[in-house]
Amino acid sequence: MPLIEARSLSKIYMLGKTEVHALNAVNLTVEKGEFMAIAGPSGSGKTTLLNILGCIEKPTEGSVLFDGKNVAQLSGNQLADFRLNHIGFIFQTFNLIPVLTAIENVEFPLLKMPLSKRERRTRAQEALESVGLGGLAHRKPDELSGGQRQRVAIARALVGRPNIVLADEPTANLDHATGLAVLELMSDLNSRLGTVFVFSTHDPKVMSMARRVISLVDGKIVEETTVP
Ligand SMILES: Nc1ncnc2c1ncn2[C@@H]1O[C@H](COP(=O)(O)OP(=O)(O)OP(=O)(O)O)[C@@H](O)[C@H]1O
Repeated sequence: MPLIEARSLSKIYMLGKTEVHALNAVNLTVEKGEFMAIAGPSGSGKTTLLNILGCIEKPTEGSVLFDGKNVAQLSGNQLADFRLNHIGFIFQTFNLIPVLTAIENVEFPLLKMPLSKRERRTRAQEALESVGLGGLAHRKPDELSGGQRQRVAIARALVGRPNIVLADEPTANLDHATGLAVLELMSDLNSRLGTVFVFSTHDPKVMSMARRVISLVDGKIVEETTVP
């Protein structure tokens, strides 16, 4: 069974009285173990698709099956729990909490889980070590480089041991070399832990690291390439 099966997704936003068709009948299957990219020009629907796959937004039409289960049937609270336990998010602007240290940022999603303080600390420290930042646990975000901040965000996305991490342009605010290093880390975590990564990008070099690329134009999938 695939991890995610998105069927005939459409999303219409209302902008005043104008309908904006952000996604048009998109079908997408994400298999377990995948490392895939969503490419496409600005406004093509990449963020909308990631947000729907991540159960942050609801489609206007169509459905998302996660491990065979239709997420539309979950209540608000069930959905929040479901996201907490199954999905990690990484954002282009890192979205770390400035007053918290790296380890406190990573620990943050675990506060909603039934874990002891000690278990939370241990898991957060392990997640930081898995991204090579074990020694910088007590630095605050403004004491870290952009690449290090994004690594903290990756650790935070992974700490709940999700099945999938969705990353919306994770390299957009990093210089080219740092962006590639962050992608290499994600690829390595995908191989080691089996966590699925789906990331959006404009950058052809970043795209070329994915094992499957789908291209969106005007809310439709126009091309799909798989690295053999
Ligand atoms: N909340 C909203 N209200 C109205 N229109 C929206 C809203 N969010 C997105 N859109 C529109 O939907 C379309 C798809 O937007 P989306 O953010 O998914 O594209 P994108 O490919 O991620 O773009 P970018 O690469 O610039 O981030 C765009 O035309 C955008 O203007």
